Amino acid sequence: MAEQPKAGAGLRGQSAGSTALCTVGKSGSGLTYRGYDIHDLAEHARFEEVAYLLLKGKLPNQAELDAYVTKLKGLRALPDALKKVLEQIPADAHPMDVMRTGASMLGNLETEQSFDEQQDVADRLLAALPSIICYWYRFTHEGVRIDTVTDDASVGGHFLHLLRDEPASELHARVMNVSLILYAEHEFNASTFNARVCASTLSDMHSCVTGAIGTLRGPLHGGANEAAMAMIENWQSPEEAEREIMGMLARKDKIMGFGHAIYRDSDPRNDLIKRWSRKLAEDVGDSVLYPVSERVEAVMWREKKLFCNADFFHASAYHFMGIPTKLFTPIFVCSRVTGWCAHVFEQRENNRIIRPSADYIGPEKCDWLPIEARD
Ligand SMILES: CC(=O)SCCNC(=O)CCNC(=O)[C@H](O)C(C)(C)COP(=O)(O)OP(=O)(O)OC[C@H]1O[C@@H](n2cnc3c(N)ncnc32)[C@H](O)[C@@H]1OP(=O)(O)O
Ligand SMILES: O=C([O-])CC(=O)C(=O)O
Repeated sequence: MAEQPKAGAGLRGQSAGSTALCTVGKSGSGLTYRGYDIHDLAEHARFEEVAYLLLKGKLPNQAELDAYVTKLKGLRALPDALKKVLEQIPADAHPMDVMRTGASMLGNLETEQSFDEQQDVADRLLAALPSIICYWYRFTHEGVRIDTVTDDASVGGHFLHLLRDEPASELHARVMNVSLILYAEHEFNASTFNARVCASTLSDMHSCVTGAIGTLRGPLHGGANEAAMAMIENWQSPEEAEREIMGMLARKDKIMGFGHAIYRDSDPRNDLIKRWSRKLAEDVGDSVLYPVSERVEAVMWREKKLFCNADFFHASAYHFMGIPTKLFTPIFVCSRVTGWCAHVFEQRENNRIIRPSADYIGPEKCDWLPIEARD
């Protein structure tokens, strides 16, 4: 079979629609959400403000933010039927599969009846997804049925509170806030594009989000933070890390957490999360994982001019906060659901079914063979 030409493969470099939500790599290596620079958002914003910006179209004023936080807090409880389903999922299931099932089951119980409900459906998903993953995790790993309603003002604080059964420290809540902001939106990445394709058929929000979760799960996309952790935790020193990375490069292995489909020189989210990873390393007195991560970064740049994407230093940052590796990508979901839903709104606003063409590379016309005549 003829080989696909690489240049256009994966729709790379082709515009597949328009968006007012995000620019990726447009000004230097920049990233903006509705015109706001990611550095400003990570420094000054609360994640809930960013969620409001993406979903409602503007930054909230104080009264709007307060009302939004109160609304989200009121949407954290899970229906009994959903809890029952979560309790059936085995402890060794992948938590991204739990997220996928959770979003889908919520769609059965609280079906979006009309697009007029889309804002409420998005807010409900944003509030409920941390509850879904933590309810399943604590039930299957610790045998407890947790109350998923907390008084934490932030989504990140709420997640950590449910996971550990105690309120998060100020440092951890701050890092979660930054992390959720960094992961919230990224233009036509694979999972968002999946959500938009689904939306373009005029399907419901839960279907769009469920498909997006499945797409984010893969190690070439959101799953890279877990894969990066699985790699770096094997190494006890920067020297060992360098030796191993050199071997992996020689074998042409993919190094998870490096490279990007759009950015060419750097991912602007990396410096931001790396700074917090360093702070957390100091906080826990780490002298292995952070230096190992930095050495991997240096070697990858020296050898291949490949840079860390958003996922690489998220691995050590989450690890230093004591978050189990298999919950890394579900946290990404708890954030990216804002971007996904905002893209679904945008797609619905100006819709045409997404249906590209394909270059046929199969056989020419074949003559029909009766079954007895086939090899
Ligand atoms: C939040 C996110 O989703 S960020 C992305 C998370 N994913 C990862 O970290 C997985 C590792 N990275 C990758 O697989 C890729 O860099 C992707 C999927 C992110 C982007 O893929 P592409 O757009 O196809 O990459 P690109 O065209 O820049 O690749 C150029 C070359 O660099 C190589 N390359 C790219 N990334 C890596 C990597 N992480 N390790 C080793 N080699 C790499 C490619 O194999 C390719 O080599 P080739 O031309 O010999 O085939
Ligand atoms: O944009 C992409 O291709 C992947 C990415 O970084 C993201 O979704 O955050």
